[in-house]
Amino acid sequence: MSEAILDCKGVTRRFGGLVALDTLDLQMPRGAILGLIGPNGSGKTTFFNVLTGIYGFSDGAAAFDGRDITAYSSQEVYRAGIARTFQRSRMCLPLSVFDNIMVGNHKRLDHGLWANVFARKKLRKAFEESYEEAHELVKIFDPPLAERMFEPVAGFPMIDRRRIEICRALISHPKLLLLDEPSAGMTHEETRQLMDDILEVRDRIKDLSIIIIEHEMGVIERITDRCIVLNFGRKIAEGTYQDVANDREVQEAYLGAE
Ligand SMILES: Nc1ncnc2c1ncn2[C@@H]1O[C@H](COP(=O)(O)OP(=O)(O)OP(=O)(O)O)[C@@H](O)[C@H]1O
Repeated sequence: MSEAILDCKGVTRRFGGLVALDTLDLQMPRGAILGLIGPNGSGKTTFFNVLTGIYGFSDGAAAFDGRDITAYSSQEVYRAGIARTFQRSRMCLPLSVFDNIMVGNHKRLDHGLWANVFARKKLRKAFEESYEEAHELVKIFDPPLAERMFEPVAGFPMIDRRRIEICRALISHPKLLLLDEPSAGMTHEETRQLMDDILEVRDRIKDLSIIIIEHEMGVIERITDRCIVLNFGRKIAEGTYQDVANDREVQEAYLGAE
């Protein structure tokens, strides 16, 4: 791990009188897996939405890979190298695995009229390369799934849909991957398998940094290097899983201790 890939200072988001995210400082080393945890409504998804340009910053700033991204739109954030998944699965179910992954690849395909009408050979080559890449990505997760690239996503179980969503994010070659509760809607065993996959992805893709929002503490303990705990939009603890799990304020806020 080397210098910070992400450096957030005082990030705040208000919705009317509600402070959903309150002066959050967050520094993340390149190549790390950071867990973002906290009770329901503590501001975790709001942080992802602010960072990815869905909501503006009410206050504070974020630097990503040395660039100030505070005022970036979602498209600019994506182009800068941050990709995400969503808490609720967002797949186009009638479309194939490959088509769903290609939705995440638009910054690397030429959508211009010239390319589509006249430069067909070049376009075909770009598609073939994209197919190879998508196929290799899916193979990291599950080799049998990679042999079903042209089947509609509707026929696959939740774990495969999650895998496809993560591949859709990874196809754009992000430097930072944001995972919003990837275990949602899955069984314990599926969650364990998906976490194996995520660790495999981190080993294979050099310097990929990951922030994961997760309610399953077993997942956080197993895959994160560090954690940040939010409560009512404020950071109440930061450290390794063991550090934060032993923190009195965290136990009271999150784990329900007296
Ligand atoms: N667009 C919005 N308009 C108004 N309030 C919002 C909006 N988005 C989020 N909030 C509020 O901000 C607070 C933080 O919500 P957020 O979704 O970030 O929490 P969370 O920690 O991700 O929760 P969960 O674990 O349940 O997903 C909540 O009180 C929520 O109701």
